Amino acid sequence: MAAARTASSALTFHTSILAKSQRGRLNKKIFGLPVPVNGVSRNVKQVKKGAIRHGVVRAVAEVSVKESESLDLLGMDVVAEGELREKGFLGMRKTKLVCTIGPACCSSEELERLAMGGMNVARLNMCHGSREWHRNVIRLIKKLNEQKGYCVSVMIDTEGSQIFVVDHGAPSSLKAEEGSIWLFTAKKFEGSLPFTVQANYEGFSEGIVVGDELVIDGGMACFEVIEKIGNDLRCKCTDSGLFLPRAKLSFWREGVLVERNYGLPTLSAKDWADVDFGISEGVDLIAMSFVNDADSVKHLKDYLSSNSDKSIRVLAKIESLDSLQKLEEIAEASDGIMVARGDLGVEIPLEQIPTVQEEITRICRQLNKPVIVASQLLESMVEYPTPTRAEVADVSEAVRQYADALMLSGESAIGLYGQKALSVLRMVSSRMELWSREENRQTNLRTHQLGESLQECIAEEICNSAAEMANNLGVDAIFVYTKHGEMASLLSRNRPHSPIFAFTSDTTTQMALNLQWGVSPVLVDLSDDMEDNISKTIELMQTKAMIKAGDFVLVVSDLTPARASSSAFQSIQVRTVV
Ligand SMILES: Nc1ncnc2c1ncn2[C@@H]1O[C@H](COP(=O)(O)OP(=O)(O)OP(=O)(O)O)[C@@H](O)[C@H]1O
Ligand SMILES: CC(=O)C(=O)O
Ligand SMILES: [K+]
Ligand SMILES: [Mg+2]
Repeated sequence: MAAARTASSALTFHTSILAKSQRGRLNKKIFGLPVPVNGVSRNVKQVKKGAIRHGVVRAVAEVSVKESESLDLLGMDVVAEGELREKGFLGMRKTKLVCTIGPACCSSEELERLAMGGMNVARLNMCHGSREWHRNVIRLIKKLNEQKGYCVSVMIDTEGSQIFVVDHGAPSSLKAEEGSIWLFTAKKFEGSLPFTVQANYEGFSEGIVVGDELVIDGGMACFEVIEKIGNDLRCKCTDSGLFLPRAKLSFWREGVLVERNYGLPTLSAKDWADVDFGISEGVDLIAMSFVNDADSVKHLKDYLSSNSDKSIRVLAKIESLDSLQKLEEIAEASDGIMVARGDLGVEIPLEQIPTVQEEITRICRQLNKPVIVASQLLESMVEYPTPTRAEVADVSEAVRQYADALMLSGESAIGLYGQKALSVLRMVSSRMELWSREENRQTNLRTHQLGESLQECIAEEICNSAAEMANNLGVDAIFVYTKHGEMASLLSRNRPHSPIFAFTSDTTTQMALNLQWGVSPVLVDLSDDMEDNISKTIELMQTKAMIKAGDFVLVVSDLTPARASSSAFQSIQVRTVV
């Protein structure tokens, strides 16, 4: 309670401009709000009409000479900017899009087409491709960002320790017929030995007994273990199917996954080398495969904070039964989560994936961690130019659940129709977002309180209230001024109707916020004079014709103002651009 009282007293409302709003219906509403108006008179003076008008006049006078300079002053994704100009505030897409980069899309031109198509994050899967190849892609993306004004964050995804097929004697896929007998071994075999499959790890059969079921890729094919010879397994195919390259192996006993601790670390020596590579190439995010507990996430985060100058965010991939059981502690330790449905579907029955996904996205939102829904969203588009209706329904469902981001895997990495797949994600997301808004499904999250310190509680309360106010008032946009992205993230957590423009002077914050629902990160040189920041950013946005007179903006800030005697000061203001 004490926290809430203090938070309220820190609220400031700039209502004088609002009274002049043409939106009569709004005036009644806001004046009906039981808002404390501490400090209003001082603030009203700060935003008196002349002050803002002065800013506008100056912007207009300088528009011709400052056009190119303002590009530098306001670092916003050109694609989001174009979307805003074309479709207006509410037309801006909220759900973020991640594309896995592979041989089908790794040239500068192809990467640029994906960036133009709305890719917010490029994912590099360290399971595939050489380090040189990855380095080249990262540099191309950074060059596009710097030279053409895109804002694409780079995420590497570690290989992790998992048991998979390294060789099955055929160059690509291979069929297993029902009743055929196969030898599974960790030994390398020369040439093609029919019906022999090599696993990548010698302990792959530890704890496995005759009668257990060996499942390929979560059900592509099934075998029964009929004999154990040393570490090798002789198996009979009970359900015919396909071995794809790098097919995953799992074992089941009486319908339950045989959980085995192979003693393999979450990050192998190769993964640590990839992490060092990521640090040296300045990647923005690291997705950690096969996380089994919070400690491994903490370990990587500690390593990054001692070894990287920039703050690289760590996303934990939920793709094992273990990680599912420890979801909350893993989410709390990480900077975000990926629902890695591909491998998760190897470890849990497929029919559980939809409910598990919904639960993970719900928990992530409660804990304020961005969540990516990944794998097979538009799988058929690896080969075909249109998605199946079921795939469209799956994508819509992830958007309806308010996942922060959707991810393409093979669709963009090796598919024939990567850009088309991206445009399907874009259109399906926009449609579902609109529907959710119109149907008013966007009910405010009944949040459990996250903050422990008073300061954190204040920030949280301010953001919850700001999002609710923004919806009630129907503001065009929410502006937030943030150092580490915390306030922007807390606003996003409430999934408000209006887009959130997060102004920050920290590039790492900008790149991390790229993953968050509804947030358009904007790089701008912020001072510690909040009033100056607000008028400067409004002016810059006006110069670039991103906002115009009459637009109605809710401003949230937690930066320390110049003359405040206390250490921090948070506020919600409502402004009409004049
Ligand atoms: N850098 C790359 N080079 C070559 N092929 C790639 C590359 N990245 C992805 N691919 C191909 O695209 C397919 C799908 O990509 P994705 O990253 O989802 O693979 P995955 O191996 O299933 O993922 P994970 O191992 O993380 O569970 C891969 O099976 C692989 O064939
Ligand atoms: C993305 C990933 O790693 C998976 O779905 O398994
Ligand atoms: K991976
Ligand atoms: Mg995986």
